Amino acid sequence: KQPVFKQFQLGMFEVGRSLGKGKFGRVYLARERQTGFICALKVLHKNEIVQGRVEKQVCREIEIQSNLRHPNVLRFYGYFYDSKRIFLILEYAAKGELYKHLQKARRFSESRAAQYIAQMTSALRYLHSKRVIHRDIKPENILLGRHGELKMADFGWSVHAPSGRRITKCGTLDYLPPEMVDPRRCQNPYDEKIDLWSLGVLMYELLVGSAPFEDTPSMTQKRIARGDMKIPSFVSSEAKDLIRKRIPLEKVQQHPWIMKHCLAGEK
Ligand SMILES: Clc1cnc2c(Nc3ccc(N4CCOCC4)cc3)nc(-c3cccnc3)cn12
Repeated sequence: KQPVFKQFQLGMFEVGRSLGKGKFGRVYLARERQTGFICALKVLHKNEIVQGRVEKQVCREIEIQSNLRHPNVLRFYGYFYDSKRIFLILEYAAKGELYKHLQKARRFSESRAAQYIAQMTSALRYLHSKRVIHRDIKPENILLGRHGELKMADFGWSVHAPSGRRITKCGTLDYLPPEMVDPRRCQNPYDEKIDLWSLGVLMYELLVGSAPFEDTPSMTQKRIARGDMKIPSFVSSEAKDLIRKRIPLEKVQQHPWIMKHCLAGEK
């Protein structure tokens, strides 16, 4: 039966520790008093949103998020606001940020990377089926659930880590495809192919530990436009094949490299 719709408000939650700092505020662990339900509370400061002139984006992102239901997309439960802040009630991702795990591991095994790419592909197929694109696929925007499952967590504004190299990568060019760094080839920048390109960059970064075109901003632009990427020899030939090609998402899940590592063998 449908739960009775209720107005959310701050008093309904016990707010716990800070999980991290966002661009427009912080994310806290929270528990809903009545049910004991654990969630994450993202607090956005209105004045910063107005100054950043992103109020339309915030509304659009809330609108989009409210309709998404997928195991690999961080769930959005609702929102409320007071005079100064907007609060987003989000699913708590118990294993935190993917890139923290990547930093610790330096790089992931092909099997672990393949699981993440398969889950990412599943999430992207779902989002594209809802005409939702350009989810800004970067390790910073990916969280891990209690069982280590991947959760796409970015909806338009990324959360900044408190420390580490990622600060320099905010607004990074690393993940942009050729058509976006090379104005001569400007085609409709916001279509699904963007996500395919970023998926390849993400796959490279999970396997190698750094982004393929990481360089000075101007060099990165040139290298992306030229597709000048070196893949280290420790990367298997099947993985190399998948990184280099921008194949449709449904083909990704049938790729030998994914099939080999993902026992489930996504349909
Ligand atoms: Cl939205 C949202 C839902 N869940 C989270 C989350 N979860 C989470 C879990 C566990 C740990 N820890 C696990 C033990 O070692 C210490 C870190 C951190 C974050 N973090 C962020 C976040 C945001 C910004 C910076 N950094 C983390 C946003 N989140």
